[in-house]
Amino acid sequence: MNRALTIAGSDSGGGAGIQADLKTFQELKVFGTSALTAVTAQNTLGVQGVFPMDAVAVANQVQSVGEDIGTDALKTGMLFNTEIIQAVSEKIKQFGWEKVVVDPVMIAKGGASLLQQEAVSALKKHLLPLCLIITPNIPEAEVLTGMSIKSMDEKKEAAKRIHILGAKNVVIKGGHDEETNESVDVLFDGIEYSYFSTPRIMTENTHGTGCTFSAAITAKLAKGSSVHEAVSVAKDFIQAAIANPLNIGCGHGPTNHWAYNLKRESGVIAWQESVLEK
Ligand SMILES: Nc1ncnc2c1ncn2[C@@H]1O[C@H](COP(=O)(O)OP(=O)(O)O)[C@@H](O)[C@H]1O
Ligand SMILES: Cc1ncc(COP(=O)(O)OP(=O)(O)O)c(N)n1
Repeated sequence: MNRALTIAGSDSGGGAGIQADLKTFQELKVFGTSALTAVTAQNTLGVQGVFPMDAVAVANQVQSVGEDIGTDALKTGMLFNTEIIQAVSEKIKQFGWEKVVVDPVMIAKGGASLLQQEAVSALKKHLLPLCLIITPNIPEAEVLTGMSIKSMDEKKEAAKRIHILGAKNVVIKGGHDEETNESVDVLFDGIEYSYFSTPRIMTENTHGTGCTFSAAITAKLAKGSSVHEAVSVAKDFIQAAIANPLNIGCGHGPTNHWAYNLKRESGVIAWQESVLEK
């Protein structure tokens, strides 16, 4: 059985964080394990409280998983502070894990901070060089590079700069490009750019899209997929999850983690245009 580990925060509302990750792992048929970095009191209306774990508690959880169950791939989500980033980076090095997906979670949709500002430099210094794939949204890519991203050329330049920081593959997600009809994710592997494009869905129910997308990449890597294939499946997974909302809560509702498999069973799955460019 392939295994995937998520090192992330808890979302009491069940749409993002560790809950979204484990649901995605389950749907993509990998055995999910977890190390909790923080508890958030959160629902579809926003984040009402953030309670970080002690870095030692995070390290202990990763140790418990690593020394017994092991993992074929892992993702990080909300890491909150420098101490937790350092502890997680040390554990990744200790176990020699290479299939590492970093979702550099910074700010929740409602504006709550899920990463302390002073921890950005630790993320860049300690975690980026260890990751196989990093998946920033546009505001996160702007913070990591210090540049503004308004056009596709700027997205490509930002991906290049993040690659230089040490991430082997960079996916800059298109969810925040709200004026475009397509949501285009750009993958840069150090040599080539690939574009994963799907029709933009007009909906309020996008809570946890980034978590779900990076968890789907992690699950596919755990099962032996290439980086390109993992991103492609994750894009289909999130498109199905956004297109079939559950209407839960009064604000930004969660996505539907069952939808990808339901669509596959009924034979309807490909919306995606994928283009490769040198
Ligand atoms: N309205 C939308 N329609 C289609 N795809 C979307 C939409 N919003 C986000 N996505 C997709 O969801 C994934 C997460 O993107 P994004 O929302 O930018 O991340 P985050 O949740 O980290 O802000 C990406 O694959 C992106 O293309
Ligand atoms: C506990 C926790 N982790 C991560 C997030 C951010 O999730 P994301 O997928 O970026 O979705 P939105 O916050 O943009 O809805 C979170 N909210 N909580």
